[in-house]
Amino acid sequence: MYVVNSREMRAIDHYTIEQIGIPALVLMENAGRAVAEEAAKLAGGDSRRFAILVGKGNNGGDGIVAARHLMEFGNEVKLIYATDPATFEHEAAIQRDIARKLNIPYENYSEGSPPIPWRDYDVIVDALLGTGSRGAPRAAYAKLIDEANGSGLPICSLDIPSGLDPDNGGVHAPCIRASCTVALAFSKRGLEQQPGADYAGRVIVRAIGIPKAAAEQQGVHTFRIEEPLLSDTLGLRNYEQRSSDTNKGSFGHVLVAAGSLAMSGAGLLCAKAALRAGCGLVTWALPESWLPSIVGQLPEIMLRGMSDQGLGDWSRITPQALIELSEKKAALVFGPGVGRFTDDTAWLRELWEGTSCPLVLDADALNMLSGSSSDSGSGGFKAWPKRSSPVILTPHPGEMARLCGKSVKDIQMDRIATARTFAEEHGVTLVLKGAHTVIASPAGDVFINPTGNAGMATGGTGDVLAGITASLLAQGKTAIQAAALGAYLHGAAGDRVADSRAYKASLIASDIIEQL
Ligand SMILES: NC(=O)C1=CN([C@@H]2O[C@H](COP(=O)(O)OP(=O)(O)OC[C@H]3O[C@@H](n4cnc5c(N)ncnc54)[C@H](O)[C@@H]3O)[C@@H](O)[C@H]2O)[C@@H](O)CC1
Ligand SMILES: [K+]
Repeated sequence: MYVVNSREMRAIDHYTIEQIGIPALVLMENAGRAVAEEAAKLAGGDSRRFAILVGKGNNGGDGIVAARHLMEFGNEVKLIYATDPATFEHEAAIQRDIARKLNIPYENYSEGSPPIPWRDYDVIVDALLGTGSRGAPRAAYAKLIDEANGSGLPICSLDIPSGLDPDNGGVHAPCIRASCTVALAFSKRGLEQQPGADYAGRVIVRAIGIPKAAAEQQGVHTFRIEEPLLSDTLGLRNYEQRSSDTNKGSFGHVLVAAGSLAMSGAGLLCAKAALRAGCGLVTWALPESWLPSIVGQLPEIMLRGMSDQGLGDWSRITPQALIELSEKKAALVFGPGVGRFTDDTAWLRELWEGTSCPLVLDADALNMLSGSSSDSGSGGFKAWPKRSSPVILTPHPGEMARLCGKSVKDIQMDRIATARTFAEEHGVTLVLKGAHTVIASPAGDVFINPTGNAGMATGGTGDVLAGITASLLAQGKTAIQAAALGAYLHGAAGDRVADSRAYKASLIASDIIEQL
């Protein structure tokens, strides 16, 4: 499914109206009708009382249409205008006039108005501000939003919660806290990122007559992952099916280079997740001095001790040794639990240049890359030679902040733009983890993952994701397919775990592997 920003939505509206010839009033009618249907569902029955909060733009126009349909369904409605309706223009003015002729009750609300008697209503429809909203809600809009939030009534937001930044998921003060949001035609970036996603409640995307071709024509390249998208856009049709005429050699051999004495579990989780995600073989390369403690823990996995001079970490293991081991492997995941060591950035660069194996770099490997980025004299990571085989980086926001030399707050402010820019500039596939993981390809496509839950914010889940992603790469998926499908399957497994437990917070990383 397409996810658009406000500029793209404006262009799509314009194209649909001007080039395709579908009149704006037809789109508005469809939008209002769709919202009325969803708001009626939220109200759960007939003869409910709706307060429709109306702004002066097309969002408000849609709201007036919704009021008309809600009335026709047998409900009581009242329009509450946040701006003097005499100032309305274009389609919103037409809807205002229709509402008057139909004697739909209304009141003009202003900053000086007394509080609305909310006990006279069952549901609020928020049609104050949509994708044309700029900055924090002003004047009567702000006061009405505060009142609505304080009313305790369920709120159905039209297109976006008023007060949300449609482009990045940031929320202004105040912002409507909706029970549900009916996004028109396509989802909006602001609904797909935090904290906006929390303010939006349940997001329902409703068609209003704008053809998908209009988004395609405008070059929209941000998507929410869902099953049809996996098959149509990402080319992953029947990704679970296998031919029966196959053997373990058919599904790729993953090399996991991970773990150190203090963090052996990271390697264990990563290797096990790789195997559960379907690759044929997994070899786990680990510092040899603690290999004996692992023997027997994962019978299906091959272990390879790397000469560590008895230190138990990666500081004396040569990149050359790992490069040799990576020959004929279908994917190499490096980083989980390896820790940092002297000159590790140069160490990683040797691996980067020396192996032709597709790479998944996670955790400490990303911090090694950040070391290169801060080394401005060398041109940083951007100056590393481009690899002909794929690279997938899987940072959490803290690692991403170090990679970009920015604060976590800066990264979280616009995760979609950050991920896209980094992937394009560095020629890598990037998985920016966190709620609504953002996956970006070097070509500039961005996929947002809807699966997963807050219970997954626990140690080891990142190691599991790295293992799954490498496993999919090894099975012949492209980098963007492996990264997007990996995040989707990881989150879906986490959701199955959360559903099966009394408390989401009790979820641990190994549970996810068992649910794959
Ligand atoms: N073009 C069309 O026919 C369609 C329009 N649609 C609707 O139109 C909406 C976008 O409409 P508009 O572009 O008219 O914009 P909006 O309705 O979002 O609001 C813009 C108006 O609000 C005022 N405003 C902006 N920011 C404000 C703030 N912070 N505080 C107070 N007032 C503020 C501006 O003066 C402007 O007049 C979509 O969200 C959607 O609901 C959809 O129904 C699709 C079809
Ligand atoms: K709204």
